[in-house]
Amino acid sequence: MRIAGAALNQIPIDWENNLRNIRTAIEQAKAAGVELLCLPELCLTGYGCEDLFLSDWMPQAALAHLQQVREWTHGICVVVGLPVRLPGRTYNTAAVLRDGQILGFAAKQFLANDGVHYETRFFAPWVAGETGTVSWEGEAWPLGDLIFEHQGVRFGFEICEDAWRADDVRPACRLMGRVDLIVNPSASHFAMSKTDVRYQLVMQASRTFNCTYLYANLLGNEAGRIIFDGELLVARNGHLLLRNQLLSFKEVDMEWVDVDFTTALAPAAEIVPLPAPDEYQELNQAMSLALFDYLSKARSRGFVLSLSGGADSCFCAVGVAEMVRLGVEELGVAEFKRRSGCFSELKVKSEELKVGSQKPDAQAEGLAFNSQLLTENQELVQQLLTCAYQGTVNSSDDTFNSAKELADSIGARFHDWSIDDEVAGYVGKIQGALGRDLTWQTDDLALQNIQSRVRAPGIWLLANVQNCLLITTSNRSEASVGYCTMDGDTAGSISPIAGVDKDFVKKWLRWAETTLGYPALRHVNALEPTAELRPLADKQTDERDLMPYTLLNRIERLAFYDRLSPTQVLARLDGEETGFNHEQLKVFVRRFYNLWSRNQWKRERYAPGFHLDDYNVDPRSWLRFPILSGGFAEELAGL
Ligand SMILES: Nc1ncnc2c1ncn2[C@@H]1O[C@H](COP(=O)(O)OP(=O)(O)OC[C@H]2O[C@@H]([n+]3cccc(C(=O)O)c3)[C@H](O)[C@@H]2O)[C@@H](O)[C@H]1O
Ligand SMILES: Nc1ncnc2c1ncn2[C@@H]1O[C@H](COP(=O)(O)OP(=O)(O)OP(=O)(O)O)[C@@H](O)[C@H]1O
Ligand SMILES: NC(=O)CC[C@H](N)C(=O)O
Repeated sequence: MRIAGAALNQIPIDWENNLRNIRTAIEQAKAAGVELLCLPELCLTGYGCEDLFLSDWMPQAALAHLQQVREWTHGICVVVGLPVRLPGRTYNTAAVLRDGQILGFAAKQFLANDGVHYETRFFAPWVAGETGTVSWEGEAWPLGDLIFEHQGVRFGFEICEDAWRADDVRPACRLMGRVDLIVNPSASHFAMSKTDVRYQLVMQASRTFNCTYLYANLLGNEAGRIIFDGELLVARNGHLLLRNQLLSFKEVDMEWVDVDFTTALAPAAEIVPLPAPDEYQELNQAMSLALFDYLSKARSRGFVLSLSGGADSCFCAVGVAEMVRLGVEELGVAEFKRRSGCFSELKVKSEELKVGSQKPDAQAEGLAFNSQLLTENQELVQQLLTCAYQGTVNSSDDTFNSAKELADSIGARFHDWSIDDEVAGYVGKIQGALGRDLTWQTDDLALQNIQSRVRAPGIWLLANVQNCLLITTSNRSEASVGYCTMDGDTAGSISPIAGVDKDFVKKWLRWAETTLGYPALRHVNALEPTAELRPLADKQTDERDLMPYTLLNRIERLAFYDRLSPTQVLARLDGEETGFNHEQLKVFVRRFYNLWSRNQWKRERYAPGFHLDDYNVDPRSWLRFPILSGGFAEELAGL
């Protein structure tokens, strides 16, 4: 039998988009002679519909829209994910359709409720072994723990999380011997290296449960934060039959394979491992796709970025350039432009299309010019990314050069202005109101923050004028300790690297300079991270203000990924090669927890960020913590 999976790039309650992709997948499958096609979990509505799953109308609308799919299924068996609501309870189901008929709805038994998933809020788990009925306009179909048959092949279901449970409880253990094929429609979030876990899961399941296993994941940045990699896997008795290219820019990725269910296949002696995932590469692809989808789904015109020439903002600039490179590589220029939705009416004046050649020390405001010819990709970046360096007396030539050279090299529009007048204006007003001078000795943090805040209105204005998303550059390490100015450098509508730690950011930039070929990154790769908010003579660096980033990351992981207490964290660090003694570590642990607790309110106010690593500190996706708390006072005193 020719079986297939299709990864679909869906949008919550965008019926038109979702049905179009479903139809395209079915048509492609039929054209390829596919007999059974699996589409991803909840692909009809989108996985990220949140509390809409609790309404009566939305699951009802899903069932109504499913009726349209029926007519496309003549000559093929298709699995479509959608919510089904019985009085007061919503179930996460996979409908099986064939020849214009609905054969039934398999229901998810184990709900995903960790990390970025909150399914128990929306869905009720289905009880193994039970069945019910779905009724609609005079028709009725079976629902629940069901086995289906197509052309003599018997198949049952695991819906995503069902497969992530122990072998002796998951649905597969009861399907063993009763089915030839297990179908798994999934909505499994991307995280670096996770494909390896998923691959093992599918391969092992096919061997342990003596079956063929067909797995199809969602694709793209569906609803803002979570990214799906569109993984398709088919395995039989521990042998890999199909695995696709992940993180595609396509709206539909349908892949098929032939399985001879009539002949037995001996179980694989061992599961052949995948090559180790390249996390730098994975992150690059995931962020590119996430930015592209966010841009088009938010119906925006491009991005605006306050480019300091430091690590975080340079990462974001390269991220947009890579979005263009990878998108064009896969889709071609015309399709990239069409899908982005950014190129229809906007005609940028030819004058504006030139990029700058200002001298490094020039402080004049406005757009600069450069006579260099741009490549096709640079021209696209030019329309999609506008950067501005907003210097003060505390800014260095090093960061200016870094920002300018990077912006020019990728083709971004680059502006440069000083914010000293605005800072002086605010400081003067407050000095007048208070009747005293503000000084670095008495008002250090306030004088730092005003600079950061004064950068926000101008860059927001530029974003508004151009109908663009304002990128904010916060990273996870900064978010953990609140090392940022609220309404200053946190201002923005999208926060691409908020889920990535600063150490990784620095390593990724070194990789990008050489492997991706961004020589302009040599400047930033030679710089120590600095906020440049204090007078230059002070030689401010992040790590002097805080602690070494590697240590900060380690404490953060132990405290909130491994969920250890402050005492346990300190004990762990004592046993590791940190280069610090017990008393020094105690100071850093205390500092971390103090800053962590004090700054929860800031984490609540970050712009939406992407989930890219195995955890993040965003209270709206991975990690919840009280805004007001005892701040570990007793635990830290006891260290
Ligand atoms: N629970 C709570 N709920 C709501 N608000 C709360 C609060 N606790 C304190 N606050 C308020 O928070 C305010 C202080 O927060 P905020 O004004 O953001 O500033 P704050 O956290 O005091 O200082 C910002 C820190 O970030 C660093 N920074 C800033 C900008 C850029 C960079 C860089 O790396 O480039 C680094 C800077 O060096 C400094 O250490 C106070 O007004 C306080 O009243
Ligand atoms: N001179 C500047 N011009 C434009 N934007 C700036 C400037 N200084 C700071 N910013 C903005 O504030 C953000 C926060 O600064 P931060 O120092 O945390 O990041 P970075 O400068 O990109 O990297 P690093 O911390 O490694 O120097 C920057 O990413 C940038 O968006
Ligand atoms: N949608 C789901 O059930 C996803 C949960 C599963 N643990 C995963 O991360 O892939």
